[in-house]
Amino acid sequence: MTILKLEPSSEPFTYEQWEELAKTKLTKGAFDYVQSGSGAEETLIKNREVFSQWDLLPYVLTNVEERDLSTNLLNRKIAAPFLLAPVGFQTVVHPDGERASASSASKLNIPYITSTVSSVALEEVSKIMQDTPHYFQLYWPNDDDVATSLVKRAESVGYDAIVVTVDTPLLGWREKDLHNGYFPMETGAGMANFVSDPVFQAKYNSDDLLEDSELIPVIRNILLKQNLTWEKLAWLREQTSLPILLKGILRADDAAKAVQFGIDAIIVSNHGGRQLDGVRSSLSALPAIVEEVNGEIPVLVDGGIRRGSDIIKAIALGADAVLLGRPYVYGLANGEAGVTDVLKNLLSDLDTSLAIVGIPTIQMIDQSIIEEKR
Ligand SMILES: Cc1cc2nc3c(=O)[nH]c(=O)nc-3n(C[C@H](O)[C@H](O)[C@H](O)COP(=O)(O)O)c2cc1C
Ligand SMILES: O=C(O)C(=O)c1ccccc1
Repeated sequence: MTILKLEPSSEPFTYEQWEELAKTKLTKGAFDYVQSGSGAEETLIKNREVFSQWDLLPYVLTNVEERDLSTNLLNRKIAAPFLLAPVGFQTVVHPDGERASASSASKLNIPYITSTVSSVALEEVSKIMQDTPHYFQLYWPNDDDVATSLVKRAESVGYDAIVVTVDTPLLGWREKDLHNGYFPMETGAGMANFVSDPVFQAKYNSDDLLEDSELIPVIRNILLKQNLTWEKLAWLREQTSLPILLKGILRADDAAKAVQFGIDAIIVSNHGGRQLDGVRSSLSALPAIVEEVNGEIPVLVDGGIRRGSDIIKAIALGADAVLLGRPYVYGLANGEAGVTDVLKNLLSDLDTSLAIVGIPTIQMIDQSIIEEKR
């Protein structure tokens, strides 16, 4: 695949320009919901600042004529070491929502993670992804029957893994959303996986009398009142043969526990600074977790990844791959073409960065190319 884009690129081009575009296209409520973090946004800011605390140390005069951005994750080959993070409610950004994001990802062989609160039902997203790896992100609802049903549906249509988000027993204290009175659930954009769920319908809407809008409070009541514990996770482990990833780990001892519980991969994450403000930036949490896990399972990281050199830094610090959240969501403001622009530019940027750091393949990146800033 030729990914180098040599012609001058049309605008928006940079992350910052895409963010500006999204700001002009979305309502204030929707834009703030996507952009903001929780509390005073200290963690949101740290997620970015931490990247400049590390310096890259390129090798010169190595042969980088042939480069390879591809990598393996959970026994599947992927185009580059990044995945699209689970982001709910995407029709608030563009009417095509997840259809556009998944379609773009699948054409580029980039894995996609469908959110529990996606605007498009998980089966439809899976069909769009075809043979490209796709995972289902589970917010464990406070109803085990519904949770099990979601997992079984994902399994039966060919999802490759379940991503259990563990940093969200409740939604974070998001001051901009509270100020704006913007609650994405209330838009109705996050209920596709519930209204299409036979177990949910049988339990909560058995006479089929409730309108979608009347189901919103019902869904709200079972979602994010998480009664998920390590014990329950052990039970989930028994319910599915799919690989399970835990998303939202920041502590090395929790990472060790995940390995003990038979978890297949870890995503080091603070939910893009949207959950507890003041927690550690994800990149600075990474090295201790990588050391603890000691190669037993893959370690992924997300939060603040914006450019090719960010990806190289994360991999040099021991990540197997990274997730992108806001970058592709801002691209989605221009529909599928926007997502594709964002992803292709990132592929080109990563390819360029790899050449200049003097390492021809993702597999060959190691910690020798990174040092703490002096
Ligand atoms: C608008 C928005 C919605 C999100 N929805 C979910 C979700 O449904 N499930 C989840 O596990 N994480 C969710 N996240 C967190 C992302 O998966 C990811 O951890 C985060 O965006 C990464 O940080 P970044 O935006 O700086 O790349 C959401 C993030 C954003 C910005
Ligand atoms: O916005 C989020 O980060 C998110 O994950 C979410 C999940 C459920 C309801 C509202 C927001």
